[in-house]
Amino acid sequence: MMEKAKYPVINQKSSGETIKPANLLINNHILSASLKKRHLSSHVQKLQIPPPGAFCSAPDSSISSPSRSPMRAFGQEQVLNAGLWTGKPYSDIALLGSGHCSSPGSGHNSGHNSVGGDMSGQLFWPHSRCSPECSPIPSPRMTSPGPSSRIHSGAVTPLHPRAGGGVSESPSSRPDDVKQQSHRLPLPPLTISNTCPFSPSYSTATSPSVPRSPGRVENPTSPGSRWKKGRLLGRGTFGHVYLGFNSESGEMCAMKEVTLFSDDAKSKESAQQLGQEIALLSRLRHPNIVRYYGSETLDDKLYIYLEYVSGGSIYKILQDYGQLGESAIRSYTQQILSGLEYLHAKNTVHRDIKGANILVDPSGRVKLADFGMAKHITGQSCPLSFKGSPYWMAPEVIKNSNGCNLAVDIWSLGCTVIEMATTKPPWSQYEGVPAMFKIGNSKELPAIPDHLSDEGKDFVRKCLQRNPLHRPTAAQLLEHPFVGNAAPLERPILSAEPSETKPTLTVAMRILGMGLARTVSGFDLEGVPNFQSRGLKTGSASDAHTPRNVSCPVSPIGSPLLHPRSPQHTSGWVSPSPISSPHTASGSSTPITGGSGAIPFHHPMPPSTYLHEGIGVAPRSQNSFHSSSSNLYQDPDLFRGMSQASHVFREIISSDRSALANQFGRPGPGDLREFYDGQPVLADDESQQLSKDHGKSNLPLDLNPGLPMLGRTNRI
Ligand SMILES: Nc1ncnc2c1ncn2[C@@H]1O[C@H](COP(=O)(O)OP(=O)(O)OP(=O)(O)O)[C@@H](O)[C@H]1O
Repeated sequence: MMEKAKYPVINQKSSGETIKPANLLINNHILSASLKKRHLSSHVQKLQIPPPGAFCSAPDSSISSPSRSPMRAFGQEQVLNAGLWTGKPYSDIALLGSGHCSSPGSGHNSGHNSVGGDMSGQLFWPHSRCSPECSPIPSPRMTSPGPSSRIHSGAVTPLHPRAGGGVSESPSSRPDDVKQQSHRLPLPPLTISNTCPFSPSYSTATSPSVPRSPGRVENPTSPGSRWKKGRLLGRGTFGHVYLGFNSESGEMCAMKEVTLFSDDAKSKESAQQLGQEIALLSRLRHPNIVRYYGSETLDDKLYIYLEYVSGGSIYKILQDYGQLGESAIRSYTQQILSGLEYLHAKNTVHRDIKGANILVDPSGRVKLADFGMAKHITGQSCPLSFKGSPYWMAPEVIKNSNGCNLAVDIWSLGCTVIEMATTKPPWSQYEGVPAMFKIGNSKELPAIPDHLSDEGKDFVRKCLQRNPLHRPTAAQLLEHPFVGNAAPLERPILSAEPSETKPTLTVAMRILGMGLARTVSGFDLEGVPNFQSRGLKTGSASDAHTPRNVSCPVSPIGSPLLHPRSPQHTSGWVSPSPISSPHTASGSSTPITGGSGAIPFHHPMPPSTYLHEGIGVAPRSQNSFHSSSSNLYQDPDLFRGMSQASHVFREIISSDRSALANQFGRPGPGDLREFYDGQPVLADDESQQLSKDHGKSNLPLDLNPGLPMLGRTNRI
């Protein structure tokens, strides 16, 4: 049963505007915004509100999805009210006119207001939040006997209608503790470096869907991985993210755990989006993009293994320490741009660039994360999907005009710079809907913090041009003095070992995510583009192997950033006092008091009311994480006997890839085909060429369970 969209009148006190959301334009469809079919307020002429279909795919039970996208979970009335309840800071929207209800986030849970399709989360800016990023064990529902105790996923996973109740899942359980599904996992094509305690299995040659686990490498017949689920790192739309530890190798990873339910339409949508994210991420190799290690299904759970970035998100950093200094902003921005340049060269738009989706490692390395909304663009623009986080959302997305251009990331980047400088995104003084008016319908530009340098202000202005055609590309922005003068990251470990070529990457390189494109043939083979597209840039991630950066010392206290004005001078350290650096002791979103970046905010309701924790508990989730796994892409036969949920996910992935492979031919070695977002992507030149062919590459995923399998083993 689907939610009926209701569009109540919303009094936006902060803006003084009374919104009568009605007849809202979404994907060129005029929608009746209320059951009474109120007419569109003059204030909301082009505001996009998801059509009923966008919401209506959500069953009437908001707890029925394993990955409760607010968009999918709520009718609009619920959505709007939910904002009052959740008090989420800023949220995501994934309002898809197509009804493709992929949603970016759970906002509250992930600590970054990811309220996919949820108008609520964007409505208010709370004073504080209970982010799991701030607390590893944040949920009162989590049964955690002690700090060293494993997290019981059942405790953090609200009940699914099918759930039978209590779940006892020991994340540290071994394979023999559980009902195993003895599916032999294929080995990744890798070379093991015996001198390295860390398997280089996630080198460029790694099969994208094989979790790197030295245990498995050493014992090919070992059923299942050796990852033990540790503490909760965060929560997102699709589930929970845990720290994973391999007690054999000592490696850590981030494990995204998602529960799949085959009989749930929303689960299929979730699976679809996750499949897209996996397929996309598996083909990305860049030091400023979080590395995908692999994925596997265990009964009705999907685990996605990602590079662990221990510093958390920029959002968390801002919450914990307050606004960033300009040198850090420059460095982070430069790195974000480097990742975006790489991504955009692949005609892929992230669509959810914001502080919460950018992770930082202890050395100041920035990693783009959360590619759940990323999309490959097959032409000048892709079909409109109303996705993103409203405060970071480009005007054209809100106005439904060329809404899926690479330039939307540039706008969001500008917003992120403001966020880094002030702890809040632009227009955060407005509640969600008025903020969207401001972004989409006014000609105003966000206030640019006074305390930014002229270069910084100019950079932001260039990003925040309303006409996307006027925005510079990521590559162009990398030439801007604001980031051109960014401090390079230090390279603390690189000098300890000689440079190695693929596949025996040094630990240091891997840890640092060094840009080895010019020295590691595998990177080139995998189609990593654009490292050569511009000259050496100071601190460019893609130039991370630049010798001048190699031997810089590590200072865990001082900033790893060099003085921006002395980009090539290794003595130009900026070592802020750890005492003086936090802008806010509490980590709450205290308004910035200086500069024009000061933005008040609302906190209408306690943030303790969570509406987005409706992650279902599967009765079978008692099965240990260490039960044998199935590699999603290696061999569809591996899914035999697995849960229906896994089957559905497999089908989605396989169908997608098979269809693509059928159309474009199966990729062979060195054939840089990529499959994601329902579209095949040929890396680099091929991609560019292919992108001209709209017809061929516009292959949306078909979630119809009856979609025939095309009988291919879809290996990427
Ligand atoms: N690779 C990682 N390393 C460390 N922490 C991570 C990593 N990936 C995710 N996290 C933590 O988990 C949280 C949720 O992860 P993520 O945002 O990827 O989930 P999601 O379901 O995709 O989120 P969203 O709701 O935005 O779509 C993040 O906010 C972050 O705190």
